[in-house]
Amino acid sequence: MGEAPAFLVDDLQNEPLNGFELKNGTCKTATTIGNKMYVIGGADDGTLSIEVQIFDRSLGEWIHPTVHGTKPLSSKGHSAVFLNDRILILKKGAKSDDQIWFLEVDTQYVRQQQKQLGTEVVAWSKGVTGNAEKPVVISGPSGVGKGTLISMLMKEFPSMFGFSVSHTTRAPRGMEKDGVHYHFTEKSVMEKEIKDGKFLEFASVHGNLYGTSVEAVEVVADAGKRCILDIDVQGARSVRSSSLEAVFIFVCPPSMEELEKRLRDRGTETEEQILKRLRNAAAEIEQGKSSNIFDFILYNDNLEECYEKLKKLLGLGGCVAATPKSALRELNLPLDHSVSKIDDKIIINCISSGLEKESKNLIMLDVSALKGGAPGRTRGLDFQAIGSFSDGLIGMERLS
Ligand SMILES: Nc1nc2c(ncn2[C@@H]2O[C@H](COP(=O)(O)OP(=O)(O)O)[C@@H](O)[C@H]2O)c(=O)[nH]1
Ligand SMILES: Nc1ncnc2c1ncn2[C@@H]1O[C@H](COP(=O)(O)OP(=O)(O)O)[C@@H](O)[C@H]1O
Repeated sequence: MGEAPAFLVDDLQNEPLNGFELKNGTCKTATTIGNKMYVIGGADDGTLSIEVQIFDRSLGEWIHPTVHGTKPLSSKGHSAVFLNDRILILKKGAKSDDQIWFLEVDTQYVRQQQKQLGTEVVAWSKGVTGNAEKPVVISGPSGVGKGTLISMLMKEFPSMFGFSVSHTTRAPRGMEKDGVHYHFTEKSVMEKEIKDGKFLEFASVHGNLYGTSVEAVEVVADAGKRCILDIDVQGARSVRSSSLEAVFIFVCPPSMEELEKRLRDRGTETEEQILKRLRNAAAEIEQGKSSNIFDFILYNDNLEECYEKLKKLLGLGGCVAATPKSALRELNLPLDHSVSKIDDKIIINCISSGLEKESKNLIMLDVSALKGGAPGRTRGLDFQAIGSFSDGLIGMERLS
């Protein structure tokens, strides 16, 4: 709870309409949902940083919520549209990959977090166009061949898949690069970041801390790629119970003898580490096979055969175009635009003034098939140009 920013009181007493900019020159919008008014926009310090405050109208009090997720970069203005459990934010004059955001106010993730923290929570999630496929979680005991299979997939389909680079407190192996294979980090730093809510999941594995940051998954989604996570069974369980929808695959060795041989032949671990990994392998295989976490179990006996099966279950069997199903599309919303909503369709009226005449473009944003969301990106946005008016309707053009 906190004090009301004084200059807003007048604006609030006038009951601004949902999504309307408050007339104080600071690019704020107010959206009322039940008893709560979400005031979103330019901070009072003139930086135009996008902040969120909630005015509880029944109590007449301001609430400063816990804000999860990476917030949008500062903006010259935005439109706000309420959609059931989240507020759609369309940033004015922003770059094409930074225009559409969602402030989740009552999604499953937000409700979970509110229960856990006992505070008011809202969460930012950036919108990405198209329908990038669900992330893929791959688990299995050390030495089974997860890394080898993932490398093969990334090499054959470089523009389709992106690897979620985990954080770990273990030391790098000879060929491993910081930021590529892992973000190698100090335990105290990682523990602080976990406390700050920066991780989607984390676990202690073979005596070290490993974790997937929200950012690691967001970076891949922002590139329009399908995210691959190489994480242990505990991590897979955490992701399974989170709101991140994914396909879960467990990789099994043909035998414990073969697993030991692969681990020893790899030559990256000390004898003590090998024995620890083998001891943990039996329990991991047991959990992988018996729990309800995994959708598919793959036996990695013959590598080529296993890789073919992996491709098949990811829908990559036969002839596949090596392009992402969802590429980022160009869409530039000018500073001057207005927004209206008809069911699940958002109509954006863009006005641009040329040298001689003013032209208007109508763009339809379909939000009927949103997927994902915080923590991570919101997928499934679909754009369509539905008309251009300079001297009459010119035509229809599909952008996605
Ligand atoms: N929970 C979790 N496990 C991870 C993460 N990154 C890697 N792991 C798992 O940690 C274990 C050890 O990984 P690593 O040290 O690279 O050894 P390797 O499996 O023998 O190659 C493997 O089971 C990985 O799947 C992560 O971000 N979260
Ligand atoms: N099907 C297979 N047959 C034989 N060796 C394999 C097979 N799959 C992987 N390997 C080898 O086993 C070792 C461990 O594989 P790796 O991908 O590092 O496992 P993980 O990432 O699961 O720890 C590597 O040396 C790799 O070349």
